[in-house]
Amino acid sequence: MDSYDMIVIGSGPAGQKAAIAASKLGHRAAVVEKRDMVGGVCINTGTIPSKTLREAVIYLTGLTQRELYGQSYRVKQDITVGDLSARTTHVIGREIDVIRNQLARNHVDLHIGSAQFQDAHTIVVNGADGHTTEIRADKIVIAVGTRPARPQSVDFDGSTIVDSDQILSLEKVPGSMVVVGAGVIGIEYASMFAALGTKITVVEKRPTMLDFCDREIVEALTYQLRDLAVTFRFSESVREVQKHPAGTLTVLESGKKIPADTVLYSAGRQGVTDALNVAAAGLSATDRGRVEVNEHFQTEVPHIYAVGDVIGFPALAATSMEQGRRASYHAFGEPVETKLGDLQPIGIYTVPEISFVGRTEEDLTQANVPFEVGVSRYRELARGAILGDSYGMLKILVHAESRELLGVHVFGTNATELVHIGQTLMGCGGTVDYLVDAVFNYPTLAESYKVAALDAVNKMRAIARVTGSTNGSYHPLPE
Ligand SMILES: Cc1cc2nc3c(=O)[nH]c(=O)nc-3n(C[C@H](O)[C@H](O)[C@H](O)COP(=O)(O)OP(=O)(O)OC[C@H]3O[C@@H](n4cnc5c(N)ncnc54)[C@H](O)[C@@H]3O)c2cc1C
Ligand SMILES: NC(=O)c1ccc[n+]([C@@H]2O[C@H](COP(=O)([O-])OP(=O)(O)OC[C@H]3O[C@@H](n4cnc5c(N)ncnc54)[C@H](O)[C@@H]3O)[C@@H](O)[C@H]2O)c1
Repeated sequence: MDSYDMIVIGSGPAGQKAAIAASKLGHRAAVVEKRDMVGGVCINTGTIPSKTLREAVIYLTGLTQRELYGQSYRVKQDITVGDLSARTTHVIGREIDVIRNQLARNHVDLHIGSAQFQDAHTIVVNGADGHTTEIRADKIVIAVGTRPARPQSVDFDGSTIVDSDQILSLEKVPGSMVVVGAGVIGIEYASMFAALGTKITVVEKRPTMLDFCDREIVEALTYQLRDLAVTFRFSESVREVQKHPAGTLTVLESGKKIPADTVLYSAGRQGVTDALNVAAAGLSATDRGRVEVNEHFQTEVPHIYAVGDVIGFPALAATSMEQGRRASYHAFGEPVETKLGDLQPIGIYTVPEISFVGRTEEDLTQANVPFEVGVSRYRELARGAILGDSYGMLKILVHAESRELLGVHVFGTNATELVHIGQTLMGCGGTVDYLVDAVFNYPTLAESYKVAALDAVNKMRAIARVTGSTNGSYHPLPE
């Protein structure tokens, strides 16, 4: 039986980084992964295919160029699934190759098959050919991720009623689609297909969507999506999805009936712990398949760690990678200087995209933290005009007394990249005054930070003038 210092179950972002960290620390590591799933959900069915599809949609529809070249501008008239999937297949293949190469050059053994606990130190790998192997390790990391939740009552057929895995293999771009669930997955795909010209209806049981985001930005997104003919049915639940020869019919609890070519069911995900036999290791999983961990990502059995989507929120590739690295460092006694704190950015790849870091206006108000808002609109930036993005905006939230940056919220072109400027400043405890004094390249979207900072400082100065206080004035950073 092969023996390792660490076995990692799952080769998604969390598992990869755990295994490579172990190897870099001088330990012998192995990864177990099912056939055709190297790279995890992230590479095969989740982040990478969806983001590549988005890029293909934006390019081929010419959507982002229409302010400049007119509403009828298209790069290609009849966009086929083939046009879209060519790019996705290419990127997935390339990314899998990168991951295999990284594991190999770090001497991480890759065992292909489905892992199952035999006991708290032994894993059985069930190969697709029926062959089984046993391997053991001092430390084990569970990084098995999630799969789409599929209610029994919905008859998924992979062609007209699909989940977020199956949507990638649709045979044609549907003329109409019902999206059930306005979570991140539902709303990203709704915006992509709306951009392709599919008539979208989003059904969401809550009264709003993307509750964790800035309200003003969600309103801006809602406006843009309505402009692409998306209909929202909030506070509505799906009673049943019927399949007929001429298409699908989604029946809501309120009695409404929505006909569509396709239904995308994207109402949450389930941890993939059912086949793992965690009980044999002295562990248990929740009814949503999640495993509970402490702040070091240790499960109730201390030498077994769990990281990534299988431990729940925030369930992002970015955080999963960092959890994997931290779990390995803890397992092998390597110190980590910082806590995995509040400064984790969120990026939502809708069309247009959203990104933020730090706190929202709503939660600062609830916590009675005094703050000022600074806004910059892309339509007033030279780069915004060059790009043809007139709706984009960047908003900073500044502490009214300490002048520290508390939150950054961006909507529009490059939002998911721009957010990191604010994240870095916040991580270093920077104030709005740094942004006021900084010189940014021109013409850039980064300049929006300076414009927003000046806006915030002008408002703070106006308050200071009225009250006669000094806090509206410049506070230099300590030397
Ligand atoms: C449509 C979609 C879009 C997304 N977009 C983004 C995005 O833009 N940005 C972002 O940060 N995140 C995004 N995410 C989330 C991101 O994909 C996940 O957070 C990330 O993949 C989680 O990584 P992980 O390592 O925990 O697990 P996964 O990537 O889910 O990988 C787990 C792996 O474990 C394997 N496995 C499971 N059970 C076993 C077993 N018994 N034996 C062996 N192997 C096993 C699975 O086959 C799988 O390959 C998206 C997700 C989806 C579904
Ligand atoms: N850009 C990104 O970072 C990104 C992109 C996609 C996915 N993800 C990750 O994947 C995770 C899962 O996303 P998700 O969108 O599947 O799940 P989710 O749980 O975030 O959203 C599901 C939504 O469906 C609604 N819903 C559930 N049942 C319903 C019903 N019967 N009728 C109508 N509405 C119903 C829920 O109220 C909820 O708003 C996210 O939490 C996120 O972390 C991240």
